[in-house]
Amino acid sequence: MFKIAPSILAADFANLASEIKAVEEAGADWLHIDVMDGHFVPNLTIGPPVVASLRKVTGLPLDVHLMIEKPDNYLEAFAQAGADILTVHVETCPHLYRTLESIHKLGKKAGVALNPATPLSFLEPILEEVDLILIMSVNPGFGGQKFIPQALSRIQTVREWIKKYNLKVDLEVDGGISENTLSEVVKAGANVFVAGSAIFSKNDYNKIIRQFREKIG
Ligand SMILES: O=C(CO)[C@H](O)[C@H](O)COP(=O)(O)O
Ligand SMILES: [Fe+2]
Repeated sequence: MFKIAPSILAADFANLASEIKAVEEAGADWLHIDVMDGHFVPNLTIGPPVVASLRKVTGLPLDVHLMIEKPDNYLEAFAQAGADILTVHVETCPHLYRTLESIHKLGKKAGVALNPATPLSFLEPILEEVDLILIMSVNPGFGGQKFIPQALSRIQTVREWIKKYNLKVDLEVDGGISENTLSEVVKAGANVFVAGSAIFSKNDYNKIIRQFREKIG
């Protein structure tokens, strides 16, 4: 049930294949891929061709976090590239039901992400339609930012909804997750932990992923 998802945003982009092999061998469960467009967030990263290349070098589920405006225009390209989970931001989706339906029609798992200041009530109408809820614990756009502690009560609330309505939904947290903040987000009820700088800044990926597992308990 618990998944560790290294974010390749903090990996060495000149050696992505070997970086991914290394975290895979160290026990990563998913690979988190941050797609940024320079509009929704003030940064640019990668697109479908890179995802297609990564698909060839790993069997890990590819967890694609779309921090882009008009995500509907790109769902098919990311699905064809080999993404397994496509997560859109509610802030970018005026027709969220339609977007989630499109993702499911492409045969992919559908995730919904919320920025730290977006009301959780946006989730209520679509709780039955999602496979994953992503609570951002930093403002999206960059790796290496400080964990926003207000995310904890938001995770708790969503975990309560998941229990109350008996939903089969992964609850993911992303931003500032490290060996120091992990215990708190586990306690709050998250079950998928994205970590970029906390993993890729270390020399020994086995050791840090083992430390994560110990904290998860
Ligand atoms: O979506 C993201 C940023 O928008 C990244 O997944 C996140 O920043 C991971 O990096 P770190 O663990 O270093 O905070
Ligand atoms: Fe992310």
